[in-house]
This record gives sequence, C-alpha cells and structure tokens, in this order.
Amino acid sequence: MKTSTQLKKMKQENQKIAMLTAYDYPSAKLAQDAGVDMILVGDSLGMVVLGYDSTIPVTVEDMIHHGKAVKRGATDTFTVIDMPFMSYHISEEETMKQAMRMMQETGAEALKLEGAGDVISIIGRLTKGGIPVVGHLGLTPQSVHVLGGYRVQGKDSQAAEQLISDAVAIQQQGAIGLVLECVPKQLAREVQQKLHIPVIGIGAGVECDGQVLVYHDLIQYGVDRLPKFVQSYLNANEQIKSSISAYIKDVHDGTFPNDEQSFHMKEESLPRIYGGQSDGNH
Ligand SMILES: Nc1nc(=O)c2c([nH]1)NC[C@@H]1CN(c3ccc(C(=O)N[C@@H](CCC(=O)O)C(=O)O)cc3)CN21
Ligand SMILES: CC(C)C(=O)C(=O)O
Repeated sequence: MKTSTQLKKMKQENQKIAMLTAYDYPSAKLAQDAGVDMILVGDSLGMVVLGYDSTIPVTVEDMIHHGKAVKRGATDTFTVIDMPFMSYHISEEETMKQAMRMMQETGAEALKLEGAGDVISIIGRLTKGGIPVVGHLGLTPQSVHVLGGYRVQGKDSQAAEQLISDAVAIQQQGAIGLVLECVPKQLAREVQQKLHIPVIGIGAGVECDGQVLVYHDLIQYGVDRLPKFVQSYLNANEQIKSSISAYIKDVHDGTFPNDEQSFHMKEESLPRIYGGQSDGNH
C-alpha cells in the first residue's frame, strides 16, 4: 500500500497519482488489481449508485456500509472516504464521533471533507486525533444549492485568491492532500505549485499532481450524461444492455439453459422420484 508519505514523495518526484472512486467490493477489487494509487469512496455514491440527484441525501451510515465493502476489496490500497453532508458541521464533538466511526468501522486510511471556513479548524482537530484528512475545494457538491449548480469555481481573481489562501490554510492544518474540482487549469497550477501536499484534480487540468475520476464515468456504467472533464474508456452501458438482451432472448426462445448447463441423474434413479413407475407394477 502507498502511504501518505509515499504519495507526498510522488509529488516531489513529479510522478502523477491516479485515483479512482469505488463504492463496493468488485469496483474496489478491480481498481486495486489494475494498480490505482489511491481509492476514493466518494459521496458521489449517492448519485451513481443510489440514484439520488445530488450527494446531499447520503448519510454516515451509507458511507460506512459501502466503505466496509470497498476495504474488503482493496485491502492493499490507500483509501479515502468522504464525510457526507452536514456530518462535520453540527459541532466539533459530533464531527469527532462520526469521524471515529468512519475510520474504525470501515478501515479506511483517511477522510475527505469539503470546503474551508469552519472546516479548516476541524481538519486540524481530526489530524491531531490521528485521522489523516484530504481537503476538497473548488466545486464542492455538498454545497450545490449554495453554489447555484454544478459550475466551474474560482473564475475571477477574487475567488481564485480566496481558493489559494484556503488551500494553504488546509495544508497548514495538516491535511495530507487536496482535491480540486472544476476550477480553471491556471488556478489549479498555482495551487499545485504553492502546496507541498499532493493536489488531485477533477476538471482542474493536467498540471495537478494527480487525477481522480468517478468509476461509473470512466466505464460509462449507469450514467448517461458525462461532464466535459471526463475521459471514458469503455461503454459498459452498451455492453451490459446487449448482454442482458441476449439473455432475455435465449430465455424467451427456450435455448437457455442447454443440456450442458443442466444437471443429470442416472436413468435407474428415475423410478423413485416418479413413485416407482418403472418397476412394472403400476
Ligand atoms: N457521475 C458523476 N461524476 C462526477 O464527476 C461527479 C458526480 N457524479 N457527482 C458528484 C460530483 C458532481 N460533479 C459534477 C457534476 C456535473 C458537472 C457539470 O455538468 N459540469 C459542466 C460545467 C458547467 C460549467 O460550465 O460551469 C460540464 O459541462 O462539465 C460537473 C461536476 C462532479 N461529481
Ligand atoms: C468527484 C470526487 C472528487 C468526489 O468527491 C466524489 O466522488 O464524491
């Protein structure tokens, strides 16, 4: 497993970090087997797996349930899990309790928290408690209704400067990494150069220290609209649908199952289950 120290070293040596989300045992296992550097149990879970139209309905319970499955499939990959909507905003005590549960029950290596403001001091508290934290700035989907939609952030100089100072503050609190989502590439480059912790981008250009994508976007699985920043490598939707159609046809046609896919018994065993019909006396 790559540790947070090794991930920081990758940045120093200009080695790009490939991160991918996973939400269950098979996605985690395949991501690990393919060799991803880090896994994110993102709260995008709510949208791509649970069918909500935002990440807001996702609960700590949901994250733990899926996080446990991911860690069973990714025992040897550094795994970050999202603290969901409002689970780190009620009070410091509530935040610490939920963070403790998420770490202890899932076995994840780190937690990710969106935003700055009050979140900055919380990142310091969690770090002091022994929990590695990844920050998340730019488009922070848990605030979609405050931001007024899933839109590019940090486009004017004031917003860009605020984002840079937030990034520095998050690093000062001990964060081990930062996700930058949907910001202009020039701003991402600025943050990448300013920080010594890895900056992982999504819709933030190529000059980040690494990239993260949503698993279901990468393979086009169950999603039908892809954001412009996604690179997709497979159309699982088409392949899965045509496989299921072929199965339906085979069942309807009576060509599945064939004889080889069926279980057989010896002829002489038949009489008993048919009530002994073949002894000739009935
Ligand atoms: N399937 C999926 N992929 C993701 O990357 C993702 C999620 N879900 N859910 C949680 C957040 C929400 N994200 C999103 C969702 C939509 C856009 C989007 O439609 N963006 C527009 C740009 C709009 C603008 O120009 O300001 C785009 O065309 O890409 C971006 C990020 C990223 N995350
Ligand atoms: C899009 C990534 C960065 C994320 O936060 C998620 O998957 O929830």
